Amino acid sequence: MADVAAFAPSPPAPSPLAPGDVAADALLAPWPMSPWPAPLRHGDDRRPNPLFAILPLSALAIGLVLLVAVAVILVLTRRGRLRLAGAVVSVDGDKPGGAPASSCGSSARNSHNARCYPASGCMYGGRLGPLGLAAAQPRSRGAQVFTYRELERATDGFGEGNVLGRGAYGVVYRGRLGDGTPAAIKRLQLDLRRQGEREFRVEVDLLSRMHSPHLVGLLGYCADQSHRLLVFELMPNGTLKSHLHRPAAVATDSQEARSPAPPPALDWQTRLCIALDCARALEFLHEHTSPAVIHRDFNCSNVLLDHNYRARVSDFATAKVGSNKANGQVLTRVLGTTGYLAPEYASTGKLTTKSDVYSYGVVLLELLTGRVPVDTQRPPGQHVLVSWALPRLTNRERLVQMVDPALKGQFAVKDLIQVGAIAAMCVQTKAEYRPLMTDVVQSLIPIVKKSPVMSCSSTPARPLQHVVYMSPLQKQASVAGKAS
Ligand SMILES: Nc1ncnc2c1ncn2[C@@H]1O[C@H](COP(=O)(O)OP(=O)(O)OP(=O)(O)O)[C@@H](O)[C@H]1O
Repeated sequence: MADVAAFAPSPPAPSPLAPGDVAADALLAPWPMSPWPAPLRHGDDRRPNPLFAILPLSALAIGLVLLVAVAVILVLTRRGRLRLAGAVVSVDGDKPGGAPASSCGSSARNSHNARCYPASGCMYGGRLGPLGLAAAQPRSRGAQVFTYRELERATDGFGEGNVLGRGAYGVVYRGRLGDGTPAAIKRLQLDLRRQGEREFRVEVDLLSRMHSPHLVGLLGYCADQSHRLLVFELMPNGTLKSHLHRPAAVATDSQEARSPAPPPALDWQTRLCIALDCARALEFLHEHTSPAVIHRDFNCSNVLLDHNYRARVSDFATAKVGSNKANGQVLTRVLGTTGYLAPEYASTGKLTTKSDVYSYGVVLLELLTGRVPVDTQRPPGQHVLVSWALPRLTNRERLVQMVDPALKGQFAVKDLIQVGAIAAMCVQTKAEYRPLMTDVVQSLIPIVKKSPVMSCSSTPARPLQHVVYMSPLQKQASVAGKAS
C-alpha cells in the first residue's frame, strides 16, 4: 500500500459536482491524451503500473546521454576550427612547407609588424577550398564598430591639421582611438546617389575577412546614420608614391607638404623588400584566397609603408572577387589608374588576376627607374614608362642607364638584371605570358636574401656601405662631390 500512497494524488479540491457526477466525469475523460498511466483514485486497490517508476528514470538516462553527446560534438568542432585557423595562418610564409615567415609563431618576434589572427574569420584564407572554411569560420573578428562621435573625438573633429591625404572616395585623417591606438580614419563622401556605399561595403567585407601581414589592417568602421568611415592601421611612412615621386606627392598631399624636409630616397635594398612585400600581398589575394580577389587598382599610391618601410597593400574599394569560372575572367567596367591598366583590361574590360600582375610590373618599373607611369613632360618616346622601359630591360647597358639616379649607383647589377627580367615578364602585352604572383615571389626571395645587407625589417633610410655599381658619369659626380 506504500506504493499506492506514494502515487496518490493530493486531496481533491471541493467540487461543485455531486459524488455521482464526479464518477461520471472520471469515466468520461480519464486524461485521455496523456502518455502516463492515470493515477489511482481513492478506493482503487489495483497495483500501480510499473511504468510509473521506469519511464522517468529512462527519460533521465536519455537526457544524460544526449548531454554527453552534445559536449563531445562541441569539443570536436572546436578542435577542427583551430586546425583550420592554423592552416590559414601558415599559407603566407616564406618556405613552401615550413614555418611561415609571418606566421603567428613568428609574428610577435618579427620586427616588421606582422599581424595575424589564428582564430579569426579569414573566409578567404588558405588553399582550403571555397566553402568549407567559409562555413567553419566566424565572419569577422578584428573589425570594431565605432560611433561617429568616437571617430570625431579621435580626429579632433576631423581637423584639417590631421589630414593625411585625399582619395577619390574621401579624406583620410590621422587619429587616436579611445584606447590610444593610432589610426588612419577615412571619411567617405557619399553623394546624393550614395556613391561610395558600395566601396564602403566592399572594403569592410573583404578586409574584415582577409588577414595578411602584407595587407593594410582594418581596425573598424562606422556606419552611423549617413556617415561611412573606415578605420585603418596607421602607416607612418605614407605611400610608396610619396617616396618615389616626391614633387607630385607634395602637390597633392597636404600633410607631407608641411613636412620640414623630404625623407632620403629609398635605397636599393628597401626597394627590393617593398617589391617582395607587394608581390606577397598580390600572391595572397590571387592564390591564397578562394575565390581569388583581384585588386583592380594596384598602384604605388595604394602601397603604404610602416615604420620599418615594410609595405602593405591598401584600398580595396574597387576590388573584385574573381569568378570560379574555368577561364577565371570577370567582365566588368574598367576602373583603375592610368598607366597601370593592363592592355586587355583597358580595351575589353576583361579582368583577371593577370591584370594585377601587369600593374605590379609597372610598380616594379617605378621602383627601378623612379619614373611615373605616364609623364607628358618628358621627351617624345618617353611619355609612357612601359613602352620606354621594355626594350631597355633586356639590354644590360641600357638597363643600367635607366636606373633611378637617386640610387646613386648603389645596387648590384646582377640583381638589377634579374629584377628587370621579372618586370619585363609582368608587363607583357599578352596576359597569358605574364607570370603568376607566386612565381614572382619565388624569383624575388633569393635576390632579397642574398643581398649583403639583407634585412627587410631594418630601417632602410641609410646609404649602403659599399658601392656595387657606379657608371663612369656617376663616378665623376661622386669624385667632384667629395672634392668640393
Ligand atoms: N592607413 C593609412 N596610413 C597612413 N596614411 C594613409 C592610410 N590610408 C590612406 N592614407 C593616406 O591617405 C591618402 C588617401 O588615401 P585613399 O585610400 O583615400 O586614396 P588613394 O588610394 O590615394 O586614391 P584613390 O582612392 O583615389 O585611389 C593616401 O594617399 C595616403 O597618403
